[in-house]
Amino acid sequence: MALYQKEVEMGCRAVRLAALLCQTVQRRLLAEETAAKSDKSPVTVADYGSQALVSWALQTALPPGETLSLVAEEDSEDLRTESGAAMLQRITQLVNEAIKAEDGAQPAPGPLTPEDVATAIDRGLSNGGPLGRHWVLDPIDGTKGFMRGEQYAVALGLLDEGEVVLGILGCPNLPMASISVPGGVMAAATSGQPVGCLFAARKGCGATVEPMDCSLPPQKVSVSKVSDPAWASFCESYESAHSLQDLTANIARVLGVTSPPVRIDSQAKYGAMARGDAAIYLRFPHLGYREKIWDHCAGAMVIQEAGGVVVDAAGRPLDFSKDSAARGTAPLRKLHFSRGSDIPS
Ligand SMILES: Nc1ncnc2c1ncn2[C@@H]1O[C@H](COP(=O)(O)O)[C@@H](OP(=O)(O)O)[C@H]1O
Ligand SMILES: [Mg+2]
Repeated sequence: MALYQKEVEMGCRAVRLAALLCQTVQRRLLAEETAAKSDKSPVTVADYGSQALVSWALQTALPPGETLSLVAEEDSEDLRTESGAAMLQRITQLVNEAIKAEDGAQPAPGPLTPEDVATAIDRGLSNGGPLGRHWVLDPIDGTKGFMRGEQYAVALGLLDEGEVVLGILGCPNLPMASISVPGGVMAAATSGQPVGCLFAARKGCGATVEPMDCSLPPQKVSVSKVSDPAWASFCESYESAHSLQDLTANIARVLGVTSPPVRIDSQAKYGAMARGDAAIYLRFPHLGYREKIWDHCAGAMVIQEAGGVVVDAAGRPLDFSKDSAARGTAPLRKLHFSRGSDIPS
């Protein structure tokens, strides 16, 4: 079997399962009264549930005795408190529903218990680092987009000896049709093509996209061929708090970019760019913000394998290999790029 082929299959299945849970929660969230939408708990439930499912699916696909190393955003500490118990029950129910919806069967030897779910979430506590294999997960990237009913991504990468070798992006609300059309996402979503994309990239093997609902086979993607910035469009974060939009507007002006920015949430931007919907992605966080590896690992791999380049503001490649403990940064869960590859503010 080709290198990392099994891992791509494991990862795609895990991401699809997690996306199923996220879609269920988002549908219910959007059906609720506006007053309830300021409540962040649905996205919290979906975040935990997504992480539990990815962790469970990856661990069960490994040979017996092999332990998963997962670097992920969440941990179960709050869920193990008295006040978190009801939420853990809810997450457990959603996790079991998603597993059952996948193939109509409950996992053997039976539905997962709250303890199983909390344990699965805590497999995400790995420190990563330059040695061995580590999966890297953002269970819901773009939580603000998720809350608005817009773009978000389940983003899963795999590091092997410090190098990113796989990137998988589940983008349940991204249309298969290009969003670089008048009317953007809305127009693309009503074009008749499916909505929901799964991007997968394997080191040295290119990147593909397929509908989340498996209604079409995977097809190769490649980044925009535009070389004259005057014809390029650029994308950036929807949230102005996440990137200096005045600065990006100036850069675009200097480059001669004439079209308005494509603003969408999450690593769905990387997916859209990988198939050429936009040629440039500019991201300059405000002073003091430090990027986390799970916010770029999968997306950067998808871009790289689609023929693009992802660098920090100084033009250096991103380094996903630093062990958070080794760097001595506190708190432990705040895992960053190495200093040398930080995206400067
Ligand atoms: N002040 C800030 N500056 C830059 N990025 C931020 C930020 N606050 C949150 N983010 C990151 O931006 C991600 C969303 O990306 P985007 O801006 O492209 O939609 C968030 O992912 P989560 O939603 O997983 O927390 C979070 O990691
Ligand atoms: Mg994120």
